[in-house]
Amino acid sequence: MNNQQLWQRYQDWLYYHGGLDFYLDVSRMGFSDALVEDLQPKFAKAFQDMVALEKGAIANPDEQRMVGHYWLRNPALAPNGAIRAEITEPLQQIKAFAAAVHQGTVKPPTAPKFTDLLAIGIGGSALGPQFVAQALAPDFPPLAIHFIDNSDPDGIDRVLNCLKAQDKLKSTLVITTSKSGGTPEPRNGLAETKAVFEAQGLHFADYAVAVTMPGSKLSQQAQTEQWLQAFPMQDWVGGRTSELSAVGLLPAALQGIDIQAMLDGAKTMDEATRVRELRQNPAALLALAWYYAGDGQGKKDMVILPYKDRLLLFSRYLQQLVMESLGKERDLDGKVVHQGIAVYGNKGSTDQHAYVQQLRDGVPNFFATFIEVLHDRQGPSLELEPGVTSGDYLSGFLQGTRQALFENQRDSITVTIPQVDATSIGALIALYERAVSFYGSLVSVNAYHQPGVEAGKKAAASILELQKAILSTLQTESGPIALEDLATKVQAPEQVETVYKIVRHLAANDRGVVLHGDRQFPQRLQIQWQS
Ligand SMILES: O=P(O)(O)OC[C@H]1O[C@](O)(CO)[C@@H](O)[C@@H]1O
Repeated sequence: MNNQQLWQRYQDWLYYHGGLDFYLDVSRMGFSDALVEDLQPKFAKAFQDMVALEKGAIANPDEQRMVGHYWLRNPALAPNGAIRAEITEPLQQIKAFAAAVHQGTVKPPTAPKFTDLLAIGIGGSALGPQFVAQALAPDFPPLAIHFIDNSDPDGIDRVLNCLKAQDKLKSTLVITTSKSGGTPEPRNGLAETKAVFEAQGLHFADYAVAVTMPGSKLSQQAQTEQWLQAFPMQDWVGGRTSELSAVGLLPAALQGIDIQAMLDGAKTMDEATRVRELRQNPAALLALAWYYAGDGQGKKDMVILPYKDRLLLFSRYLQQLVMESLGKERDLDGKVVHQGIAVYGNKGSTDQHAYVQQLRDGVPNFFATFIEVLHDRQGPSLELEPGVTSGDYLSGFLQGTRQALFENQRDSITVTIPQVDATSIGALIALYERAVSFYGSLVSVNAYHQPGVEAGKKAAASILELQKAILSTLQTESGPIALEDLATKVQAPEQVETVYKIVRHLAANDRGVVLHGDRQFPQRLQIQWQS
């Protein structure tokens, strides 16, 4: 295609939403009109699936759950009054709680106000809040946010030591978020945080808030220990689509982010993505582009390139949303399909000096998504050269990379928003949530469960059980014992490698286990308990 034809294709396929001042350009994805025609029946089904889902169908059949994240920003759509109340009441509580914390009516015992916020959670209970904090938190927020999103002891120490060193523990509000209330990582982060508070003579309950499903272990703990407050998570909201529930709204409100504008932006985008006409529906256009790129089988990776520092964490956020939703072994009929789309990216133009070389010249196994932000900054810009600002450079780099990729037959999508604000972030979240829903329908997978994650969790639990057996066996031994004998004694003779890795880790952490022998020959190691 020559430039004139490309310009025409741009105009033919351009989607623009006036209310949001939002553009979607799929013209640099090389799909044909014939493919669009072929996919019409699949899209008709996807639109129908969406209507059913929004009406309260069991869209997650494996878990027998409704899928209601779209109701969060328009409770009037909820299938009944009880569900409506499950949305509106917590929202009011969140707004009231944040206002009370800001005013100092909810305050820590020995400081006039809470100054910091420690958010403990993982997966959907962390990635949305992290993305939104990076994108929208004011430079000097009323509460500065910190995260514990792993079971990494050193990571936990860094966060807590920093707060301690600045004498801020006594004015830190701790939100523990876990939908299930039983995920090990947040449970560990919470237990470690609580221990540090108590060691400082701070009564943890006076600082603690929970976001979890009513009745969960976490909710029971919050109740028994009389935490400041507990906010409910709804059964029908999945972790990866929970940013616009209490999970994301509570930390956002506490940081002074306009949560109503986020909800309104999402609601407006939801309306736009309810239109049952492919060309008039930006989420359907995205799903079409993804389908074309990977042949409906995820053959190409999605590289997210936002040209704005504030959007750095968007790709991490999308990684879970897309990959946990679409990465499935079986389709809805039980057939093995191994579906999914891999997502990665950081930000432009920074990535131009990292991996864009490969994108331009190397393996053509991806398609790019440029996220463009029209408004450069608050206030005027310095002219670095006559008529040229830093923002002009950034914009030029985006256009240049899009062009350079296209010249080498690398497809790209461009999403353009006017500025990074609460409305546009809400709209972006809603856009991708819906695109994932549509794509799930196109390739016929359950986009709302995550059976694969359970396998890893179960394996980890059995390894910890094995560790307990190893420790108690070693303590009864009078001297060193060979690795294989140890494995046999703990009734895991076929798991010598696992036993070896457990004892090596224990030995590295002064846990009473000593290894004798040459580390180059693990099978010859002797293991000994030394209390
Ligand atoms: O909020 P929870 O229940 O602690 O779960 C955290 C995350 O773990 C998963 O269940 C599996 O990784 C995610 O779907 C979820 O976001």
